[in-house]
Amino acid sequence: MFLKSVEIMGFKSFADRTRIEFSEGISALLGPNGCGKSNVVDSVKWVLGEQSTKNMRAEKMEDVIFNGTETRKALNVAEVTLTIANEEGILDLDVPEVSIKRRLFRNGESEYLVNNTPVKLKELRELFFDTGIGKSAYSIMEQGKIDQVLSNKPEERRYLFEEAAGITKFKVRGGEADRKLARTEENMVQVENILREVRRSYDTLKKQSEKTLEYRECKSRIFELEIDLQLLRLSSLNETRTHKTEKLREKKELYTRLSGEIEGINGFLQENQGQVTHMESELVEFQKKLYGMGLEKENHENQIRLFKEQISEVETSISSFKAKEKAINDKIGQIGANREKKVETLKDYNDRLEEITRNISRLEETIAGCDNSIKKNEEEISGLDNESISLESDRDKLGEDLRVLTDDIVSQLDKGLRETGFSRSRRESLEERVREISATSRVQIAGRIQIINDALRVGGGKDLKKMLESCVTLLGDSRDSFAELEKVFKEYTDTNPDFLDEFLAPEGIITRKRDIDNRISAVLEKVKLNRERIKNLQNENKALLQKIDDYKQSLEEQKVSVATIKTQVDAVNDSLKVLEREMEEQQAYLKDNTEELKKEIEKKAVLEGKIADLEEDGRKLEEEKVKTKKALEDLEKGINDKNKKLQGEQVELKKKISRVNAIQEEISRFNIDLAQLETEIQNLYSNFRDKYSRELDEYSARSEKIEEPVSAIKDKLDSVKLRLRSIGQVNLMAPEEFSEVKDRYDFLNGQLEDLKSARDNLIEVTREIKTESEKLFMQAYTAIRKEFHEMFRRLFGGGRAELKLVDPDNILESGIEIYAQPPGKKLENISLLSGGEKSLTGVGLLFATYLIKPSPFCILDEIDAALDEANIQRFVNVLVEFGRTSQFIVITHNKKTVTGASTLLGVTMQESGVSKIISIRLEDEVENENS
Ligand SMILES: Nc1ncnc2c1ncn2[C@@H]1O[C@H](COP(=O)(O)OP(=O)(O)OP(=O)(O)O)[C@@H](O)[C@H]1O
Repeated sequence: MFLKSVEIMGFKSFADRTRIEFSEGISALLGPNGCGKSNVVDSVKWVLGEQSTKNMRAEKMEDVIFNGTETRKALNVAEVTLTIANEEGILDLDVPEVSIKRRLFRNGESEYLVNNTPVKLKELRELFFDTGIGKSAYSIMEQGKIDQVLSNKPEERRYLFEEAAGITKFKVRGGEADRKLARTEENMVQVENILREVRRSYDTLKKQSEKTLEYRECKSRIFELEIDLQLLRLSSLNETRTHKTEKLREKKELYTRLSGEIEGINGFLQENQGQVTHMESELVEFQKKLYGMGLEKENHENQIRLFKEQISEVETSISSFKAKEKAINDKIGQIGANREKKVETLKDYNDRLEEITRNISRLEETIAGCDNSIKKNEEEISGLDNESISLESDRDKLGEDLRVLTDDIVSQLDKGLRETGFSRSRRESLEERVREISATSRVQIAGRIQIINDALRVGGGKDLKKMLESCVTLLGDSRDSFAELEKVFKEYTDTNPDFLDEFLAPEGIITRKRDIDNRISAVLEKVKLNRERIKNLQNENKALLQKIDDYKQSLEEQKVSVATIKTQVDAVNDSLKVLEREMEEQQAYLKDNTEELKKEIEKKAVLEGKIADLEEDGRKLEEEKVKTKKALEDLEKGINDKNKKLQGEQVELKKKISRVNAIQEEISRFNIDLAQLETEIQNLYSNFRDKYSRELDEYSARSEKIEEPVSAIKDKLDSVKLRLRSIGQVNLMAPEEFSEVKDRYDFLNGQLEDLKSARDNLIEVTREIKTESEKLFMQAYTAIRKEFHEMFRRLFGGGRAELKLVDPDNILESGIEIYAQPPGKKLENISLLSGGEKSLTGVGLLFATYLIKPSPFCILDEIDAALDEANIQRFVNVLVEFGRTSQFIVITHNKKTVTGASTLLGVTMQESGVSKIISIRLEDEVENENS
């Protein structure tokens, strides 16, 4: 199966989304006229890219969109989706199922989608090339189209054979290649025309350009040689300038040095002349000074004498003040000793006061401590009293519990003894019996012990044997006594009632009584202890009260002592104040005296200082006098030396001045020369700039490369100028114009070459396509021709059919003529056949084509309409045979054809103007028919 389903929505009469599922073999699409069967075929053609409105039975493409009914509004979009199984890979897509969708909106917008990816129409068509499917292939045969196959011109039938030959794609490609070739040749002609024109300018400009280039070379050479000349001139000027500048610098240096020396000598002369003058005035000053010193020395000696007399007076006054000072100090010493004694006494009193105060606070603390102890004891007594009262109450309660428990024990004992049949008398008699037997046995055993002792003492013989025998007998009796004792004791113990065990058990009533007894004893013991403790505490308090009384008495005594001592302290303090005042008075006297004494001492020191100063001054004066005399002599000698030196320097100065003047003249000459050189260099630069609009310095690097002398360069310059003149007039822009024309010329040449090679390629491709197409076409044609003859005979039940190429020399363009000879008739051109014969012949050609190249699916729209019963049967037979290998969707009104189908699909218009699909079971249809 190839065609799986078609989903239609808004397309022609299919207003609602309608899905038609196709099955393998032959499916028949049934329904009354005008219900929309052919619309299904249209939808398949449309989705496969049909562009012809005529083929779509519409005026314009929008007519395929559902345009409404009386009850329904028109829609704005038509959409058809075709689902194709591609497991065998017939379509060149690596997916098992391909869905193709076409959508058209009323505004003209439309789109194609292959597996939901938008594609161009061209891509969609290429997908179906040579598959037998496609808008013009033979997979869809509509009403009347089968007849057309025969009634068309022989050339128009070719498509059937081309599709079967699989050359549709070659044809399309060949067409494309032809178009390209034509375009390429057209382009070549255009390029050649342009190239011819360009060539003319190219040749002219080439010559001009060569001449201009020679002219430019001469110009450039002249320029270079002129630069070299200028550079050589500049270099020579620069050298001279450097040389003169160096010379000028040297002269200037010499000038500066000599000027400095002259200045030095002048300075020296000036300075020394001044010094001599200064020294002479100094000499006069020294003489004056020596005279002054003599007068000063006399004055000093007079002053020293006067000061010494004053010192003697001051010394007398100092002795008097010292004696007074001693007397005052003695008095102060007495007062001080007295005061110390009083202070000592005061300290004793204070020590005693402190001690008594400490005693008082200690006594007070002790009394307070006793009070606290008494309070604590009273609190404890009260606590013990309370506890004893509570214990008494506990004891009463426990006594009551004991009474109740004792009554309980008595009644339980009575009850137990009664219930166990305990008899006191029997128990007492058995007890008596035990005592008796044990007493008897004791006596018997004591007797036997006596007998055995006797036998041991007496020793051997018959008696011993007798005695031992008697002992054995007696011991046998004792054994019997013990047996009886055992029996009686058991009876005695059996008289003990069992319930007593329960009584005596740890959790029994007796244990509880014992527990209460113990608790009562403990309470009584505690009450006794409390009482003893209370008594002790009361005694202790009594003793403490007695102590407090004693302490309070001592406290009173101590306080009296304090008052007494304080009175004594006051008295001592008063005496101290009196002493203090006296002391202050004496110290004031002493201070005044000390100050007076100090003044006199200072006075003496001042006088002594003055004398010392005067003596020091006199000594210095003497020293200076000696120095001044010496300096006076040195000065006189210095003045003489200097005067001699000054005369020598003045001669040297004159010589240097005449030399400096000569150098000054030389410097002026150099400066004039350099200024001239500078002007010449500047002129060189500015002339160069004016002439070439460039700076000469830009070419300074060339100077290093110039190797020839100026004369050789000038010769060369002359010869180049001569050559330039010989070139004559030139087009200065020729090389640039030529370069542009050359670029264009080269480009066009390249283009022409490319076009030529493209043309050659295209011719080759076209030739290959043609050869391959011819080969494939002939193979298919020959095969179909053979099959067509056979198929014709089957469908017509005999006869003969023939295909013929109209132009065998032009296979790819040639029309195909069909000749048919139904049984019993003459072989004649098909135009002479009846309608039914034409249809059947067309069907024959179609099936023959299927045999050579089966279409994956095939839709036949009422191609059986014109066939009679007998032909229908043969047609159905062939169809059924083909239906085994290919998928057929047949639209028919013929019941015979319907019986050949394996699946039936009904198209109805339950709602007027709106098509709907229903499945019809074949049996129902057959039954309906029978009825
Ligand atoms: N754009 C459209 N909108 C609504 N209905 C349309 C549109 N185009 C065509 N139709 C309707 O579709 C019907 C024609 O359907 P179609 O040709 O498929 O019929 P059919 O079943 O093939 O009939 P027959 O058996 O006569 O060939 C017409 O009734 C026409 O009005």
